Amino acid sequence: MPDPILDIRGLEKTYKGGVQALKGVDLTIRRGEIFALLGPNGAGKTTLIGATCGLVNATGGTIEAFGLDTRKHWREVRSRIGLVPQELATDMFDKVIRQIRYSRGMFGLAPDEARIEEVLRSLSLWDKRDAAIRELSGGMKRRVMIAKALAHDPELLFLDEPTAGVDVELRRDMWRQIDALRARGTTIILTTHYIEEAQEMADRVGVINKGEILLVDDKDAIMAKLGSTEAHFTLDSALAEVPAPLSGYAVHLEDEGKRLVYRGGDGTGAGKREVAELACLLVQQQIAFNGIETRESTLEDIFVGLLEDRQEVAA
Ligand SMILES: Nc1ncnc2c1ncn2[C@@H]1O[C@H](COP(=O)(O)OP(=O)(O)OP(=O)(O)O)[C@@H](O)[C@H]1O
Repeated sequence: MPDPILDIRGLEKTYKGGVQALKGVDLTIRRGEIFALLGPNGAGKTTLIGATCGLVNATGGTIEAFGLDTRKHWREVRSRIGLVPQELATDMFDKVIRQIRYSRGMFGLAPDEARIEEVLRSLSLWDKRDAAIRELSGGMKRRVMIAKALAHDPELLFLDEPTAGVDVELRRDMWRQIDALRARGTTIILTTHYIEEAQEMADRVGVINKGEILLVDDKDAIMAKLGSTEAHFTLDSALAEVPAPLSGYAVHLEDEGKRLVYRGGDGTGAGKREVAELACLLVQQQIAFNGIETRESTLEDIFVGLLEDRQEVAA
């Protein structure tokens, strides 16, 4: 991969109690992309972020950020990374603007009121700049955390569950902010439980489970490879079996023969085409139907399917 911004090789973390949170993770992040890391609770997402940001001591493997070994050059690496942690960690009694100034200063950067104003305005926080953080709503507090992480103009931004507990409107608003950051050239790694968020935002998606990366690919490629179409034809009269001309398709009967169900395709449109062909064949065979419901699989279906496959393999 040309010029990766982050290159993780064989990363391992075993916590003191013996929990193996990361089991040899390899992951390369491209400069300028939005990468969504998906995984169930306890999969190792926060540990992976912590190891990259120098908050967790890895027990094996290497991490290079900006071409630098993160252990040897931790100070420089950290100054070029922004982290929005899952938990709200800030002085709740302080004013918004003071905390943003403070975050910038922490990385040794000179004060820059114009930049701070820009960050606050971009997150619609300018009007709240003199409010005490504890007085803000949960969603606004989260924006303050993002503003803090942006105050030193990081090249690489980690967002750990950025929209957890945020209402739908604010979530969409945040997605726009994240998009604007990408437009500025910031590389973004986000972890999320909202798969819709990954589907909406990400260029590439990685799935992690029990400390292992199961899949990394372009979001569109994942949808194309693992996506599928499902169609339900509601028949006027029950069929005893699938008629021979339809047997070459991925169809079966449900509901005592009253519903013909198709499940197939690959997310590239092949499924929709086959559903259209099936409709024609049913008409040709004079099999009357009074409804077709079709549904394209979402990233969520694919994700749940992947984890289920793993459980079956492990069982
Ligand atoms: N400080 C710690 N000491 C011991 N075990 C830990 C510690 N932090 C995390 N773990 C364990 O490591 C595993 C991975 O946790 P991690 O927080 O990285 O997962 P996650 O994918 O971020 O989960 P979530 O989505 O719930 O935040 C879990 O089994 C967790 O209990």
